[in-house]
This record gives sequence, C-alpha cells and structure tokens, in this order.
Amino acid sequence: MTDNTALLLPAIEATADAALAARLQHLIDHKTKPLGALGQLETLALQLGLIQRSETIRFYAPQMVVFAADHGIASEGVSAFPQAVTLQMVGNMLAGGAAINVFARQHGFALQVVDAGVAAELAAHPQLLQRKIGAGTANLCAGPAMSSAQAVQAIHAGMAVVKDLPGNVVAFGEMGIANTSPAALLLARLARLPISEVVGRGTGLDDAQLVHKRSVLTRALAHHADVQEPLAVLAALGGFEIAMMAGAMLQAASERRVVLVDGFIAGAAALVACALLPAAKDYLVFCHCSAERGHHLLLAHLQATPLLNLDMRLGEGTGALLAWPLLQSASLFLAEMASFDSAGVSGKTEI
Ligand SMILES: Cc1cc2ncn([C@H]3O[C@H](COP(=O)(O)O)[C@@H](O)[C@H]3O)c2cc1C
Ligand SMILES: O=C(O)c1cccnc1
Repeated sequence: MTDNTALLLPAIEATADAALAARLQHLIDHKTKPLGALGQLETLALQLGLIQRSETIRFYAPQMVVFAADHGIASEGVSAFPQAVTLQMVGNMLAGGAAINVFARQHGFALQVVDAGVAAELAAHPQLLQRKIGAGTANLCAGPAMSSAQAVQAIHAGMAVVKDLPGNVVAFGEMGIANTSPAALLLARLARLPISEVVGRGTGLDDAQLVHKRSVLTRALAHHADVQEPLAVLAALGGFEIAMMAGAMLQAASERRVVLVDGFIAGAAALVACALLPAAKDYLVFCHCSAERGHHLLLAHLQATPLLNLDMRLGEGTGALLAWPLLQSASLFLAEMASFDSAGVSGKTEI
C-alpha cells in the first residue's frame, strides 16, 4: 500500500569542496586590497562560488516567489490587521503596487505569487499560481494548524513550484496576516528558545496587544508541548505558506540555486528546511536581520550572519531583494578586480 503522506525530500549535496574553496580564497586574497578588506562580501563570494562550483559567479533569470496564506490563529487577535488584508495585499501584488513589486522591478526579478492557502478564492491571474492546501490553517491554539498530510502536501507543492522556475537565483517572501505567530512558535520549538524572547510586534502591536499575543502563544506552545520532530512541529505550529516555502527552499538547494532568504517568517521556513535537511543551509543567503524581535536569535541559531540590518519589518521578500546588489558586487569583484600581480601593486611589507 502506498502512503500518500510520505515525505519525499530531494537530495541536497553539501557545497564543501576543499580544493575549490582554496582556489576561490586564493583569488579573493590576491585582489588589490588588504587581506579580508571586503569583509562579508568575501565570505559571500566564497559561498556563491561553492554553490556554483566555479571561480566565476554568474546569475541569470532571478526569480521572486511570494507564498500567501491565512492563519486560524488570526482569530485570537494576535495581529494589528484583519485577516482580509492577506487577500487584499495579494490583489495589490498582482496589480503591481506592493513594496515587493517595486523592488522586483528595480532589480529585474520576475515575480510570482503562490496561493498556498488564502481563506478566500482568488481570481485567475498570469502571475498567480493556485496551490491552495486549504482555506487557511486551523487555529493552532486548539489543535494542529494542519494535518501531517497537509504539511507534506505543502512541502511537495513548494518543491514543484521551484522545479518549474527558470534561473539560478530564487528569492522567497510571504504574505499572511498573523504569520509572525507561527514563525515565533516554530522558532521557539525548533531552536528551544523561550517564547517570550521570540514574540514580537509584527505589524505593529502596542504594549498591551503584545502582552496578549505572548499569552496566546505561550498557551499554544503548551498545547503542543510533546511535539518535537520537525515535520510534526511544522504541522502543529506552522502555516501553509511557511511549509510551502520550506519545500521550495529544499528544492532550490537540491538544484544548486542560490536562495535569498528574507526576514523573520522566511527565516522560520529556512529553519524548518534546515531541520529537515541540514545541507540546505549551504545554499541560503540570509539577506537581512528584521526588526522583529527574535529574528536575530533565529539567525544566531542557524549560525548565519545577515547581509543587511535596516530596521525593516515588512516581509514579502523585500529584505531579500534589497541585498541583491551585494550579491552582484560579490560576483563582480571576483571577476573584475585586478590582482597584485596583474596590476603590479606591491604586496604587504614584511616587518
Ligand atoms: C498592509 C500590510 C502589508 C504587508 N506586507 C507584509 N506584511 C507582513 O505582515 C504580516 C505579519 O505580521 P502579523 O503577524 O503582525 O500579522 C504578514 O502578512 C507579513 O508578510 C504586511 C502586513 C500589512 C498589514
Ligand atoms: O521580518 C519579517 O518577515 C516580518 C516582520 C514583521 C512583520 N512581517 C514580516
């Protein structure tokens, strides 16, 4: 008998290659600059070279994918905005007016929006992929957000979305009112952090609302106290867009694409992806540290250094695209900067 809930994950190769890493480091170290002077751009060039198995980093057809879904926990009053905003913002994205549209146009990213589980039905649109798992998750305070079969279905759907995309760079973002709540819960459980340290204001809760959100999430975590295994944690505490994004990240890594990770919610999807297949991390570029409380702890747990820290707290994929010029600069300095030898510049004085 076939088990239709079986999780089939792609094979991901670690990018480690000592010989190539040495060649890349040699190239980087012999550019006309003091050793290490390009800082994080150097680490980024090394990571990108290893992903692409090459001493030249090339990007083509960069893609931005926004996963949208609703959350049953929104009914607990954990967001400053009503659930209807998810649908309305998807409409705004399809009309080209959201922040992510602006930055996608600016940087030449093709944009797709995926309906992973928006509560209402969305009209067909050329930039919309209909992959609805359900009409929003269940309220996870009272039971699991989704069944394990739905979690598996969402991961597989995310993988299929990426399989159909062109290009070798993919950025992920999300839209889903209340989704900082599942993101905080996933972080608390998977990284074993106290919930009070990872609950944030999301769309702008005031102090009293933040206290309420904290008590709701504390109760939710206690309700699922015995759930520890990553897939079960995702089903109990996650969201359809988060699960789909995790699957999409795994597929992109298995195809050796560069994965641009946005803020707190995309970070939670990355956390799930790495819990399922740790080698995925090699392919993830953590683009920024969001102002959402807990994001810096998520990054620290993954031992990731974000490229930007701009006090942004929007999501949608915006932080991922703002970091894109840094990846371009990493590629260009490696390709175009002269070496000490080629430029006839003297090396460091031996003292
Ligand atoms: C107009 C608007 C546009 C957004 N774009 C992204 N988010 C962000 O805010 C939501 C998460 O915050 P919380 O958990 O507090 O609801 C997500 O939809 C996220 O993408 C938005 C939120 C709003 C209101
Ligand atoms: O960092 C994020 O992704 C974020 C933070 C607050 C609200 N929405 C998204």
